[in-house]
Amino acid sequence: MTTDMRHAVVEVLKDSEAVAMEMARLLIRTVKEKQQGRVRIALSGGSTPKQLFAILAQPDMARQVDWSRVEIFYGDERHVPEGHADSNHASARELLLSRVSIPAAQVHPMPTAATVAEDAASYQSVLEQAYGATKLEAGRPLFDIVMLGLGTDGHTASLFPGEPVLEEKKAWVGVAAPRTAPHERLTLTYPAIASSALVVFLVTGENKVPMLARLRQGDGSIPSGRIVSEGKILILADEAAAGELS
Ligand SMILES: O=C1O[C@H](COP(=O)(O)O)[C@@H](O)[C@H](O)[C@H]1O
Repeated sequence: MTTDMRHAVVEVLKDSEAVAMEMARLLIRTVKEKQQGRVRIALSGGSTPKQLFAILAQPDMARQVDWSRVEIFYGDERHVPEGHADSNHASARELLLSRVSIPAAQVHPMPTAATVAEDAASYQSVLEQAYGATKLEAGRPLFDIVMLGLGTDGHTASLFPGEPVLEEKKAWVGVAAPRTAPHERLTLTYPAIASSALVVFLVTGENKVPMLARLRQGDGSIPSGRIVSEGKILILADEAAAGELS
């Protein structure tokens, strides 16, 4: 079974805080319910997940997760030096990962010290090692959860309109040099995102209204509209982003 955007489940919540809280509960539940092995989660970047990170870092929430069973990956990263203000990992580390008891070896930032192509190849190896194979197998997802955001131009992860990486069919990690956003990027590709038990889009704010409407229709002319998962797809949106469709 694969799910495309037209078959995504949509949950509209009051505001961005309710979206972050729902996502936090979903993460807690996923770790509790998975009986064996590590829970592999790819985090989204940008501003939207910051509220989630802050909520999950609160002691009463953090203690509900067995962090020793969690492995953190990223859906995309800006190719900037470690600790840069625009780094997705720096933000997740500051707001969440440095505040919970996750073993350092289970946090896998996308590397940014070499060339963007070399760093993409290195991250491919990191993912292959975590997965235990160099080919994705149907029915054995690479990720338990892939979190995604939605750009006002319809991008998701760093799958930007017009980028060659949109056509990648084999590699799990690709590169992008968007003209409309700062920095070169590393990004998970469509095949890597599709190897997931659950994809969750977090979409908040009224500036996302037009793209969220197109995402819900599975509009393949925007990169986010072409996301599929071998598991389920959930959109958690706030009322502002859902607009009159809510
Ligand atoms: O550049 C990016 O943009 C999207 C959306 O970001 P947001 O600030 O509107 O939440 C994000 O999902 C992606 O990971 C990020 O690198």
